[in-house]
Amino acid sequence: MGYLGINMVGTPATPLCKIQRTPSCTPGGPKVSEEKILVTVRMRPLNRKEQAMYDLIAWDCIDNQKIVFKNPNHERPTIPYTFDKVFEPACSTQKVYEEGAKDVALSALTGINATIFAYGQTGSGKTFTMRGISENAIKDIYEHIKNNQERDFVLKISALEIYNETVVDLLNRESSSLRLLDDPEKGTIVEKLVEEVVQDSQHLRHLIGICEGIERIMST
Ligand SMILES: Nc1ncnc2c1ncn2[C@@H]1O[C@H](COP(=O)(O)OP(=O)(O)OP(=O)(O)O)[C@@H](O)[C@H]1O
Repeated sequence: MGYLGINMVGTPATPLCKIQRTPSCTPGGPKVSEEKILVTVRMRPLNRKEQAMYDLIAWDCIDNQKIVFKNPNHERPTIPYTFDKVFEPACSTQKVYEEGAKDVALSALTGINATIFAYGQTGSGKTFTMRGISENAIKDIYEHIKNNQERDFVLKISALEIYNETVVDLLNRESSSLRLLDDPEKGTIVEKLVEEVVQDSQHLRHLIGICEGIERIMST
């Protein structure tokens, strides 16, 4: 299992936006009517190797909110799991972004602290999806900045990887493992984490590339 995420810290100028959540949510049922968390599932298509082995997709997408485990043995009843949105294997990353991440990404520009993260087992598609989401978010954020020239925006980036309980600064891999500290005002912080001021969209892509390169080197 792993996580891949983007945190965006907005200036605290406007009230928090709340995302409406569907009345029935996995697994607790209709407990929450309004939430700030949107949970979506993206199903990955079978890759060539899986197709060659005649693997089958184990989950059925009943509608755009429910998935159910295909149970050929009928040993247990099939229980549908409900999410805010389910994206089928054929769904494009563009659609996943538009319907599952765009509002959250752009909310950072109106003063809201926003986080988008992917969670799933190895090979489930976290990197694939998050790359597409980052690229779309960069385009939209810079489009917004272009259309709002009367305002000043300062973008900063920091990136870290937690692997085997070691915190690594992906923008400064020479540094030793970083410490997590509790700050009375900011909450949990990562000591000495590098924060780069971003000049433009190309610079941002370049910095993300550095982080990804380091990530690849570390996992080989
Ligand atoms: N929606 C998709 N459509 C087509 N190919 C996909 C999709 N999602 C993932 N893949 C492909 O599946 C493979 C595994 O995806 P990816 O590397 O994103 O997984 P991961 O969850 O980040 O894995 P790990 O945790 O091991 O880093 C890659 O070759 C990727 O291109």
